[in-house]
Amino acid sequence: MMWKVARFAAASLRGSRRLSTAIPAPSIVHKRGADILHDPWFNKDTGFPLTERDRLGLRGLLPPRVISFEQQYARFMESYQSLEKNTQGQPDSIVSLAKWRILNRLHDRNETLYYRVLIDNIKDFAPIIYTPTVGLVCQNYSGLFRRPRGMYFSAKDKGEMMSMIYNWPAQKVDMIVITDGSRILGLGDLGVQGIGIPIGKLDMYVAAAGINPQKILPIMLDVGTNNQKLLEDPLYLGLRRPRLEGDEYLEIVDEFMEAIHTRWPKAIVQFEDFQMKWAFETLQRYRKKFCMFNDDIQGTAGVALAGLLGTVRTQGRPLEDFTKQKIVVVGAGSAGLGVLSMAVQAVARMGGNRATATNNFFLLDKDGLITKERKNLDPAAAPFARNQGDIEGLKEGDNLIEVIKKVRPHVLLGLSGVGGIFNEEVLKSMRESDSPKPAIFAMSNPTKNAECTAIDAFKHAGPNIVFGSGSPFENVDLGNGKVGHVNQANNMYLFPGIGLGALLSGARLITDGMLQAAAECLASYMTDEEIQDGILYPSVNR
Ligand SMILES: NC(=O)c1ccc[n+]([C@@H]2O[C@H](COP(=O)([O-])OP(=O)(O)OC[C@H]3O[C@@H](n4cnc5c(N)ncnc54)[C@H](O)[C@@H]3O)[C@@H](O)[C@H]2O)c1
Ligand SMILES: O=C(O)C[C@H](O)C(=O)O
Ligand SMILES: [Mg+2]
Repeated sequence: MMWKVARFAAASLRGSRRLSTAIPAPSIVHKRGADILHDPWFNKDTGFPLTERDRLGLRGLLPPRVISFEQQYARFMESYQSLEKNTQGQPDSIVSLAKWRILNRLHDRNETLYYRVLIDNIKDFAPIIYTPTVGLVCQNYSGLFRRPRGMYFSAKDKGEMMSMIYNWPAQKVDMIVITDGSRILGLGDLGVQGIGIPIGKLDMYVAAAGINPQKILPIMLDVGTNNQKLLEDPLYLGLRRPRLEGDEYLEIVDEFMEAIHTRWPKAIVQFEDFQMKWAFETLQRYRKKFCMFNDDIQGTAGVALAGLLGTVRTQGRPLEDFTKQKIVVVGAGSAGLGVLSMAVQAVARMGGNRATATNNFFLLDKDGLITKERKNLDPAAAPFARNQGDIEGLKEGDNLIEVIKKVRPHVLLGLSGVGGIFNEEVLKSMRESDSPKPAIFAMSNPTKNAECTAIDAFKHAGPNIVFGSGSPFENVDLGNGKVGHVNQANNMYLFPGIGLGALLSGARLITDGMLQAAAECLASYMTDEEIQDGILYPSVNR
């Protein structure tokens, strides 16, 4: 067989400073002719110069004119912009799905061009390939499906994974994002359709951390679904059976982790959007054995902590005053508990007392304030359960408004998945906060699951608040030339860096100390001027 060497995908991207760290020497392509045109890793569409057409057996398979990469880029952006123009006035969901389709088609055809446009236009395209549109894509995945992306392991593959893993065409994989689809954003159990999330997360790895796109691998672990609507949908693409539970479930994940690390011992695995019990269980089970982390627990916590440190600065206080901030967290799931656990570590690192670190934290779930009186108190939430009467009148099951009125928190942070629960009354009660700049974080995704909108937050809680949301909102016009800044408090600010850092350092494990350092590093990017304007995170472009 004749082996051809071509300087391909990597070459066009290598101009980017961010990509230069991770992209290695030119890829070697073992394909010829039409096989190359149908391989998005190597395809250049009409961009193949005549010499390459000759060498690779492409002559006659393409129209004769060679179109440069820059021209292809301009043509794509033009069609994207005309799509925007032509869909004006149509419902948001139609417009964003149309945008996702055009980007997805490019992704499937020519990854080099896809990642170039994504990197250059990340602020505009992130809401399409990531939250909120990715949520809509997952909800409609079985209908939208045209081509597979990543790998799918199912309960039916038990005992076969070790050989299946060798079906993946790349020699090396650096970064894996895996989900079992059981808690996709705030949209619940979407079964196999959750694969959109690992795909979107890994796009962020390429765009934001310069990870080589040929060394990423999105994974769906399909152990069934408990979503009745999907089970009854004849076009549903996943296993039509209820989710595996208990040991049966863990055996599948164990087998997958062994298979992955047998083929790629150094691959980093990010667990994403697992329901809480499995999120915690798998993190504990694997974190001392493999280089892995859970983004919803740990990535979210780091971004939230960076935001919380920023809010201390907005109040004109030294960072150590973080230990005195009263924080109400709404949602005692993987994300909410992750945030509070990391906040405790931060207090300890700042010299505060670990034993009393939780004194200023208040945790609510769907049954209200969690206290030690709670029946069937979840052991994961137990460290944050209050004593009744800690603060005058505070009691088990108090609703959010009662808690805010009694506590007068500096920060109200939502990770409940419930859209709109920071209603007018809740937001107005934050006006009584003990902070001169109360902070409101509506971190649930996608947009319709956010605890409140940015407009409502500034309208009801007042113009002096600091605001963050998991999905993007426009900045708010406060009148008199003033702007209410919207921060996107989303783990996307950390996970690409965590993966890249672990990769470049050759770390064997991802430790709490590394995550704390990442959070503090993120917080330290912000200048005092930005912080004074309520800007807690760098812009997505940065
Ligand atoms: N912005 C980010 O970076 C980020 C990161 C992770 C998760 N999230 C979002 O956070 C949400 C929750 O994720 P999770 O993994 O913690 O989910 P989860 O299912 O583990 O936890 C949800 C929690 O919310 C509580 N809850 C439900 N209804 C409530 C109500 N009416 N009032 C108070 N609490 C209520 C539940 O009791 C549970 O404790 C999702 O919408 C997800 O998209 C955002
Ligand atoms: O996916 C996101 O946008 C953030 C987070 O991981 C989530 O589960 O909501
Ligand atoms: Mg997630």
